[in-house]
Amino acid sequence: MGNTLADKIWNNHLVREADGEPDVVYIDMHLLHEVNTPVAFENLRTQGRAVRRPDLTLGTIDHQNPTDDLLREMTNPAGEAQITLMERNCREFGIELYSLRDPQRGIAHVIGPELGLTQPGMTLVCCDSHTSTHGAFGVLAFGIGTSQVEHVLATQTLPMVRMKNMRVTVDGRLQPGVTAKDLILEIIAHIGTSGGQGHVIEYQGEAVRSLSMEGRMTLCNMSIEAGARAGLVAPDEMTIEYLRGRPHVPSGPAFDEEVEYWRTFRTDDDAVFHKEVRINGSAVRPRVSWGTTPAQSVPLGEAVPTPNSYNSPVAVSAAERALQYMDLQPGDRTDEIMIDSIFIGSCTNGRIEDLRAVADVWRGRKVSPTVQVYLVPGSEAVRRQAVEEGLDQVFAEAGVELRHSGCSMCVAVNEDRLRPGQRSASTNNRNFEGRQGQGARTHLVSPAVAAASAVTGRITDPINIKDQ
Ligand SMILES: CC(C)[C@H](C(=O)O)[C@@H](O)C(=O)O
Ligand code: SF4
Repeated sequence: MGNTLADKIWNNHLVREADGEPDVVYIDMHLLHEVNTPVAFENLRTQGRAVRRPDLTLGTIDHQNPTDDLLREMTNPAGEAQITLMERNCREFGIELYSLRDPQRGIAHVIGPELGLTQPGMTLVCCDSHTSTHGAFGVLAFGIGTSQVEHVLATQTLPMVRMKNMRVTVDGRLQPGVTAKDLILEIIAHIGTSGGQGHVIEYQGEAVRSLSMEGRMTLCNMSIEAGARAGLVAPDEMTIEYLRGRPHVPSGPAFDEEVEYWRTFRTDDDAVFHKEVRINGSAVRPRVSWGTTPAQSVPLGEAVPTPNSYNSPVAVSAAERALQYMDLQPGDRTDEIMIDSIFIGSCTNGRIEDLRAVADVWRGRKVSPTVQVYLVPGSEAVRRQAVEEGLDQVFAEAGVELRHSGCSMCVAVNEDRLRPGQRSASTNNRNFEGRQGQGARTHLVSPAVAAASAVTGRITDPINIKDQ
């Protein structure tokens, strides 16, 4: 019997395997951010231990930084303290850090791929659940907690129970105007927020192959919202072309050698998965979440469902509670929901392709004066690229400022947050109660839908915006 891509990577990184014990796997790349790392460093310090491979470790600041002006005083003392501590920890342990004003700074899951740190066949970890994003490159990438961060810092290895394999095959092609974000919302609605539990999900099929690298990252990013440990797409020509010439990717004949190695990372035809799901890609439509989990979404334009349409009592009461929090009624049309805020950004949808999609909708249009818009690139490099392409002009003419990079309003641990009762169409990945600010309401959408909604003031499919 053949092997899955995930098992091939795992087997390649086995340091120790013993009956009744977790495997010990080698970690090729370790990304760090300012949240979730202080205790790990503190423990190393107390034990007098060094970081084993600082050269395979990279830090960035993403969660706590302001996004309007990187030079101003911060108004978030807890966040500022975390940033200062991260600077001290990285300096003391010899780890490169892209701090507040560094031009290479950005969200960990955005800068890894753009710097070419994320390469097929690797294992990659970060103290963050959305580390699954890197799986788009055929990398076994997963989030770890603080004590695991400490273990990896000290040993460059991790004791782990092998993940189970799940395959999601998406047949056909996505229709024009339908994005990777809509596809992953559909998949999560289909399998539920724990449908992938304990598994690594490998995405296959024509619709996945025809996604850009950015789209594949969006898909793998939200695997975690389906309960999975990681997401994966096998590397192909598109992966190779994306990585060619990136700062940490070898060039010349060494590149060709790498490529040959990368190509070995695919699931064998006779490999068997623990779980299989098939989705018809051509039937997917732009989607919008109406509730407080990423699984509670419908095609945009359809009605908010009635709680009784769910078949388990738990799901019925979850839907009831979600409707109450979201201040919606069953039967409300999702394309008539008025919003007063838009957030475009995050490690789900803060890449250049996402900003281009937004500019395409806004070109020649203005954002509604009743709507507040946060447009936040995933990295400073994405921001520079947007400026180089003149997208900032399009944004300015629409009435929107292009901010600096960071997690921003995705998570509201920083200075960017919604006020209680505000309702936002957002491109991030989580819509839990209070996610974007206490009492704030989040509707998960694609960048194109967020952009169109900014113009009309209600949740809008860009296809319909032309009629207004
Ligand atoms: C703060 C961080 C640890 C957290 C995560 O692990 O995902 C955050 O990035 C999030 O998206 O909720
Ligand atoms: S952008 Fe959001 S989801 Fe991504 S790492 Fe930051 S807080 Fe987490």
